[in-house]
Amino acid sequence: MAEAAAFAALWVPFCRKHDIEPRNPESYFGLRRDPTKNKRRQDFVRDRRRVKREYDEFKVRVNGLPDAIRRRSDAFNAREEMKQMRRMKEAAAAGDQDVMIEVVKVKKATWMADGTHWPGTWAVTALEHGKGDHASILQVMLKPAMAEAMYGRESGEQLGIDFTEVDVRLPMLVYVSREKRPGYDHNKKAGAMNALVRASAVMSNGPFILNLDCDHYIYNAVAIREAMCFLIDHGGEDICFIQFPQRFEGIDPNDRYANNNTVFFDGNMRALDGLQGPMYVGTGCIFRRFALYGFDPPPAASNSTPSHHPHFVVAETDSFRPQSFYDDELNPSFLPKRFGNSSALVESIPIAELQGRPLADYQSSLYCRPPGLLRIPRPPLSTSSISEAVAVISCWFEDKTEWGDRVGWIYGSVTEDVVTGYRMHNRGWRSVYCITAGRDAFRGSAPINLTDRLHQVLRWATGSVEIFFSRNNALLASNRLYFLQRVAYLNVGLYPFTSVFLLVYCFLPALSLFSGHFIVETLSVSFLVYLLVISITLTLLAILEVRWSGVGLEEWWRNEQFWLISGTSAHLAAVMQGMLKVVAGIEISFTLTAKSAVDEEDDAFADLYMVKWTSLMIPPITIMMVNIIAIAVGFARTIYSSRPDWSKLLGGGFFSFWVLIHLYPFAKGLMGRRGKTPTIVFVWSGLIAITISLLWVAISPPQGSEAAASMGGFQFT
Ligand SMILES: O=c1ccn([C@@H]2O[C@H](COP(=O)(O)OP(=O)(O)O[C@H]3O[C@H](CO)[C@@H](O)[C@H](O)[C@H]3O)[C@@H](O)[C@H]2O)c(=O)[nH]1
Ligand SMILES: [Mn+2]
Repeated sequence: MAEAAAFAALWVPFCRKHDIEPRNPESYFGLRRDPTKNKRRQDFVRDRRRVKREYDEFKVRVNGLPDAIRRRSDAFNAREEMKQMRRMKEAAAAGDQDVMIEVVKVKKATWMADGTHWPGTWAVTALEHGKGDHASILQVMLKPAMAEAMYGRESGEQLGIDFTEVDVRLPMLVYVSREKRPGYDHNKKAGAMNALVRASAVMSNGPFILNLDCDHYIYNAVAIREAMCFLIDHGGEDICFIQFPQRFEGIDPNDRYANNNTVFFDGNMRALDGLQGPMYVGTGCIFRRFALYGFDPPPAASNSTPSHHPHFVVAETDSFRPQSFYDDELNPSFLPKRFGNSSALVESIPIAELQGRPLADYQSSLYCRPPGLLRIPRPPLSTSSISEAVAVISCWFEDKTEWGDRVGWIYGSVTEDVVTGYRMHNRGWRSVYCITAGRDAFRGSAPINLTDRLHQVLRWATGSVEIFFSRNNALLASNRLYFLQRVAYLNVGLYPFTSVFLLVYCFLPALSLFSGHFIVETLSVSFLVYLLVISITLTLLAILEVRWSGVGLEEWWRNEQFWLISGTSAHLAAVMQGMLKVVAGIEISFTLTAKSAVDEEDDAFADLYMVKWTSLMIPPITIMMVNIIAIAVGFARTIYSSRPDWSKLLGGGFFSFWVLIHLYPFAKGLMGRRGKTPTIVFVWSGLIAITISLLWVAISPPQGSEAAASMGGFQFT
């Protein structure tokens, strides 16, 4: 972190000077296109070369850190040991028995450059210095900047870069690691977010908060400004967050397992934008801090005339702080009970409320922020606010408060994001979906391996089942949740259950081939009409998704395929897991989504071809096998039959084939790298299929379709 903060002093002014995008040096320097495109300043090439060189050196230094830290720690530890020895010798000389008897072993610590012990996890695990057992750590890596622009002649001087006209200020940067103790439930990401919200409330109290996963980065430097336009605009006071679509890098060009999730991000989420707003999907989201605190939204500006809301009458004398809708709720004597025992935190809340309001303009003077309020210079960071921030990230701070329950990120779900957003919508807040033109706002990485992908979907689906069986079920929502939004949230909790029906659909065609009966006894008019209506509805939905949301046809098809793959594996498992939790109280663990290792030189997508066994694969494999065998059986029967009924074979075969082509990416995933495993898999499955079909023919020789019909155990009428 210290290295990164130091490099930022060069990198950030460079980006400002030359309008660099993206502002992640690794992806910027990795761009394949011509870096000089649209660059007109004469010194660009020289600056870029110098910054690139610094960046490479920075990377090498970071690579060397584990070694450097170990060497430093060894040296410090050895010195400590020496000191100890000397003390022992002295004690022995003085004849002090107690010290002699005490077998002194110096505890191996990890040392920081300034000669102090690193408070977190030590290289050699020790008491109070292990994973899940250490004190709060809070390090101000970059101090808050001054209020006025600072032009940096000196900053670039030793590198020969001219920053005379560039604002070289950097934002405050703080490293936070909350206290962890065995025996405490730390509530994973939600708990981490809440600690961050409190620490930042005490240290900077920015009225808006950007939340990014550790595997995402900013790809468009002006995206945040776009979000601000919604949040501080007149009429935007009841917006709780601005969600950006999740976009991914390092996914195979075919997007075999629909990792891009385009139908969700460009279809569903955009559609929700027309209702009460998109769901919160955990990353790439800018919150209004005050909305995170569990308050109701202010009444919409359009109907907040003074006559309707007596709260809004602005007292002439109170010109700085307009009367608040929240005056009752923000009574300092109630707040500690909800937010915990920190006066600094409690005092920051009304300020966040005021600063988060829309800017005053000529239309709305009632619920607004006075002009210039955010430009008032902040007091410099004091030691007392730092120690207060350390206090609010201790692991007992949330005891007997409403953090995680009503305030902040909500606990108790593996999809804390959906629940957190739902709670806000349920209070009547709106959200906005912001698709930035031209450049994606943020980018991240996704699992490209079949197994990891299935586990990811399993976690999401499990979260959904949990939501369905919890008080966050949309059926129990308040009447502030719009009707259609409620339907959408209901769908979020319900979709894993469709896997049960999907499973039936996948076996039906095979059943019909085995039994020699088509799904219906005869192709009646009513059956065909049903089929037609369903097909047309599905086609219309597909057209809507493809045409309106601009999802490519191939991407759309990948989504369809993966819907069936995940439906028959992960969703099914999630339903069972969820039931287990509800019925037997067995907990579900959060497995972190594995990230693909992009920098493997020989093959960028090596991870894609890795086959890692998981029991989630059993149902789709079974479906595939059964359908292949069924086609073989049906075919054999028809050939050997005295009166072959080809239309039945065609009917059953078509639906079987339909199931199989959905599972094609799954089959490919099982085979690993092309050319290695597939032959053996093909041989075996072929052999098994032929054996079983011959067996079938031998056991029940076809006696013509009429006889077979009377024998069949299944009647679909
Ligand atoms: O114990 C934990 C686990 C996760 N994280 C964070 O949570 C993020 C999401 O985890 P990841 O393994 O990347 O899961 P994904 O499936 O990629 O994440 C999606 O789904 C999660 C909910 O299941 C959301 O929290 C994420 O924001 C959303 O991007 C990580 O980046 C971490 O920043 C923690 O802080 N603590
Ligand atoms: Mn992720």
